Amino acid sequence: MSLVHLEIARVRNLSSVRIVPCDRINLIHGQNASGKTSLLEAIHLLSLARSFRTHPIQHVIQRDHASLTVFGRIQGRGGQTTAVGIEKGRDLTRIRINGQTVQKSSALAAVLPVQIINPDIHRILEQGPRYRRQFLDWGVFHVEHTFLPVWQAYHKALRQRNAALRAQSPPAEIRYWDTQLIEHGQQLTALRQNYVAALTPWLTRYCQALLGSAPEVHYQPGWAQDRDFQAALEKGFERDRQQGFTHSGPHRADLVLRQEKMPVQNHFSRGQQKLLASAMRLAQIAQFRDVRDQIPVLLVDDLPAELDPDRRARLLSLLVESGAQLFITATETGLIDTTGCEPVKVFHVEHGAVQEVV
Ligand SMILES: Nc1ncnc2c1ncn2[C@@H]1O[C@H](COP(=O)(O)OP(=O)(O)OP(=O)(O)O)[C@@H](O)[C@H]1O
Repeated sequence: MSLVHLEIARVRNLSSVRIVPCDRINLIHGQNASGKTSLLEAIHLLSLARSFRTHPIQHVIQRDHASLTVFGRIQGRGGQTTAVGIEKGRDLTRIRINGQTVQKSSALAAVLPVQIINPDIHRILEQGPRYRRQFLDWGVFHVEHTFLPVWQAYHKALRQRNAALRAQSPPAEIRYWDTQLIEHGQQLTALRQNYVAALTPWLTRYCQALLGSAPEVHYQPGWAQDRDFQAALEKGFERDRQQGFTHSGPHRADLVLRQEKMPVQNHFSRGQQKLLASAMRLAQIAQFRDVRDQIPVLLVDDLPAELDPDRRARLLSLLVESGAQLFITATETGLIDTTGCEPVKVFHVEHGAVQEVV
């Protein structure tokens, strides 16, 4: 799928932008602080109703304004288009799809799946398991329609159990929530494990191409491997009661990547981490394409950062080969060689104004 029309209002320094991207490669260039990342941020908002940079939306809304808006037209397989729009303010999220107001932001993600590779991408590896769970859950959400209700039911049961633990409720009341936690937790675990199994061959292929070798991939379900979830909850019951929260479960799961028996984050350079994390994104896109017969939009912020010319070229050729509609930013177009990668559109950004270069 591709974004064939984009309008942005009041997103950081982008006061009013209207562009018609092409369905393959869109190069966005401009000096530092011109507004390139803000343009990608606006597309991300249209998909996930949140920024990839900062959590409080007030930082993203243009100073002295109360809300921002992003509107897009998405073309799917077969040429049909969907109009999506989002308005966000401090206490406001208004989403419209084909003229209808929708309540849930997950509806946006279903219409416009977006992936991002940016200079922070090494966080997937370097920082806590939360980032790797988010990575997995993006993929499972898009390829397995049962995922969202299961995820929501699990987290509801978890919230109730944690509230009962904090309130020092009687054990029988806490155990009441265990039944639901176990049922939905096992379903969530199975969905994620199946997803990791499907993703791993793609990840191996992209790691080989970008790094020359592939890490071992292992899904850690969020409790000790020598027992099942029920036994883990039972074993941790007293500790959970003492500390007022649930220590075991899919909310503590992790995706462990090891090379030569060591977690990759312990010995990979920044550039290697960027390549590995990019391989993870490319694997997700390939697996998505396999299952859905569609391709997400891929945002690549500051492609050249951390990469030498050879690795930059290798990554670019895999990004192009993925078939995704690409939005790639760089300070100079000369850093990105798109020879032979037609069609390409180039946009120049200056002080928040975006012009197509013809
Ligand atoms: N809420 C806001 N309102 C207005 N302007 C903002 C706001 N937040 C950030 N800015 C400004 O928006 C400009 C664009 O920032 P952006 O990060 O998009 O630039 P960029 O082109 O990606 O730069 P770089 O190449 O340095 O990464 C910056 O000058 C920044 O100070």
